[in-house]
Amino acid sequence: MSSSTRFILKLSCPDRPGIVHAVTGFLLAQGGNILTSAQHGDGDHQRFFMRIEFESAAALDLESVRHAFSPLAAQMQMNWTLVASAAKTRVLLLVSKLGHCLNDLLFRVQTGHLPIEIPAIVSNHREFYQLAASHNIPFHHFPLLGATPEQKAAQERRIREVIEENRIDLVVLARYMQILSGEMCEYLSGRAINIHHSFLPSFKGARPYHQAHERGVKLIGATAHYVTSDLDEGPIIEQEVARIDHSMTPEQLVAIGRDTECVTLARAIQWHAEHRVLMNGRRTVVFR
Ligand SMILES: Nc1nc2c(c(=O)[nH]1)N[C@@H](CN(C=O)c1ccc(C(=O)N[C@@H](CCC(=O)O)C(=O)O)cc1)CN2
Repeated sequence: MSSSTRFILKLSCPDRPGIVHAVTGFLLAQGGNILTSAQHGDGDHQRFFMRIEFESAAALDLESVRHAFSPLAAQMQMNWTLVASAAKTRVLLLVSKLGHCLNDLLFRVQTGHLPIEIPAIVSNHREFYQLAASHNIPFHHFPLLGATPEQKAAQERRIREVIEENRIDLVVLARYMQILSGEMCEYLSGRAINIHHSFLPSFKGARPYHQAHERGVKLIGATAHYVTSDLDEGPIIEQEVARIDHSMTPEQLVAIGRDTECVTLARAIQWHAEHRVLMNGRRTVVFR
């Protein structure tokens, strides 16, 4: 039994009159006092989205409140989550050979600037073993060089074991340069975030900065999105851009992009961990 006094309710459902009235009435009946509330109606899809943070004078048992809310949620065909505000999201970081996002996230967590826990790090290379050790985080080296499809499937099964053993809530591809299989994407649906090093939908694929340089764009960017089996097509959570000019080499774009990637990924993880992001088909609703 876990008791708390502060909670976050996140929901989406077919739009209709009376949703806010019904939900806030339920919270009042539970002794809840609303601290923040945000909602959005999507006219295209006739769908309603809402996030409420509320507190209760007396500690409430989370499972009991979830149980009490279920009938109303079912009646309104809701997708919903109710969590304790203080509960930290358990994040598995995946990384390949570029460590700027990994290093940035570890520092943000170490300094209390990201409300997550990192029980483990997985990589298909050894580069960041010592960085992980310096943060006392277990590092799993699952190589893939020259891997056959069977070996790639086995490697993904090892990642799943780490996820299950560590009760992971969110997987973050922090410049993990391997394409996850359709099965893995299904298993991680809505709980895996990738940082793509371009302003999507421009410059998909593995070498976006060289594509950007070749095209002669004046802005480059980064995109944090949920991972789907369609490469670089997942619902976008956050994007950021940086100005460049004709004098810059691809290498200079890569250097500028490192900072943009770090900021974009950290924001996306923070908003996911604060239960501010809701799926809306191929898009997201983000109550920042
Ligand atoms: N199922 C998905 N898996 C991954 C996604 C995704 O959107 N869906 N994003 C990538 C990250 N990424 C771009 O952001 C990306 C990574 C790798 C490649 C690529 O072509 N990789 C080559 C191998 C590259 C190498 O070994 O260095 C390949 O897998 O054949 C494109 C885009 C992470 N996974």
